[in-house]
Amino acid sequence: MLDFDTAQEHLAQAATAPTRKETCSLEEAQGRVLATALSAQVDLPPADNSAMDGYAIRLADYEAGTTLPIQQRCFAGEPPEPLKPGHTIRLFTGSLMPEGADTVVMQEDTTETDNAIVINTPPVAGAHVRKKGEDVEKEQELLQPGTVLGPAQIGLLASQGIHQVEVWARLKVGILTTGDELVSPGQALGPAQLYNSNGAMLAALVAKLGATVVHQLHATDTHESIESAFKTLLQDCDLVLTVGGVSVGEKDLVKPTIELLGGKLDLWKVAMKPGKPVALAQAQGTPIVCLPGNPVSAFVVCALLVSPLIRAMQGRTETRPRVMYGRLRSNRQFNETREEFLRVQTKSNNNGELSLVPYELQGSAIISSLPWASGLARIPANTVVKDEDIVRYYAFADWLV
Ligand SMILES: Nc1nc2c(c(=O)[nH]1)N[C@H]1C(S)=C(S)[C@@H](COP(=O)(O)OP(=O)(O)OC[C@H]3O[C@@H](n4cnc5c(N)ncnc54)[C@H](O)[C@@H]3O)O[C@H]1N2
Ligand code: MOO
Repeated sequence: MLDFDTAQEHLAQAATAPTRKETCSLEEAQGRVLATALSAQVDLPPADNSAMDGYAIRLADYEAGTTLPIQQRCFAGEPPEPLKPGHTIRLFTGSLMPEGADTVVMQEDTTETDNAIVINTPPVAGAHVRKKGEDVEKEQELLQPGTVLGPAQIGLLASQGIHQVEVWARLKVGILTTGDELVSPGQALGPAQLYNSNGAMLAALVAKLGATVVHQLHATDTHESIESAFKTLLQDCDLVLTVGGVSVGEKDLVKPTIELLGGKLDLWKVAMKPGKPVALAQAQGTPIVCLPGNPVSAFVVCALLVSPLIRAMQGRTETRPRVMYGRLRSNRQFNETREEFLRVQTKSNNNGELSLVPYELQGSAIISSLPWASGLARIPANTVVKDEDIVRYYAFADWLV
């Protein structure tokens, strides 16, 4: 059996780099992956300006108790006059610094009467002046290709006057569910039938990762049905995810059908619980990942093993999100041959440490554990792990974006 880290690496290695670029406006850029490097077009701020509502002075003009006549009231967006010796110019936050002025005095530190001020607190040289280019210098590198654009990056680009960006086209993902026992949500449930939850769940996971679900197909457990679905998926998608029918049962026909289509298949048993059977195949130049059918197994494998592959295929630089640590709270003692990924909720204890509290039922079909959990606690294999031990924690908030 492969260990989890090796399986994660194998899947990430199957990624093909994106090739299709497109231009999008900043309004459409949220969550998109930058395809080309961007550098600064202007200095930020573009000119020295005031950080406070106050008065611009030449520090050399200051003497305790001196009255400085107000030469001009200069609002943000207006050009200031050069500062005359022995004068002050009234400024507001964002007003440009007048030529000759070097310091801003906050209005709270002054008394204004008859269009003149007295400064009540000795000013500090250069105080409250925002210098040209102190934030961003023209031509400096702004963002690297592979950056995911979020509100912070979009704000930075807008501050540079950039209104459209070159991004990688959205990754096209196809989903294939299999199984004679499954019916679509919204239809009547017959005897011995089960609702197809994996289809909708995987489609939502793929969308959350910023890719497009081009097809969500279902095949019955026959070669013909599976083959016909694969033909559509391989034609239209960059990546295909199948779920179920990948184990050792007589109707587990996904793998033989991929081989029938000329695909090359690599099946592993991964030493993780949930999520043992996982296959990676290549057919007609397209990677296919076959996920185990149990809903929790499919979710966990998609979150931890498939998401780095998807991120790499999207052209993202960061493909493996952070792993945190927390203190396990459990009555159960662990010492398994497979690593276990427990659905847990986190609680902060008094030291600011995370406590990881597992859901009571941890079976791989216990779908109610998924909306309850905030992430997964990783329990190492062949190690005694017990209450209060520190273990790794994968937050869904980090791994499902
Ligand atoms: N003899 C063995 N049996 C099994 C093994 C094994 O090693 N030897 N592995 C077990 C493990 S672990 C898992 S996980 C499952 C994986 O089996 P498959 O990937 O072939 O999945 P299926 O048999 O098709 O389905 C498993 C389970 O999940 C339900 N399912 C499948 N698809 C969906 C769906 N779209 N929506 C909702 N539920 C779904 C299905 O009805 C089954 O209950 O194999 C074990 N067996
Ligand atoms: O993938 Mo299976 O979940 O270990 O039941």
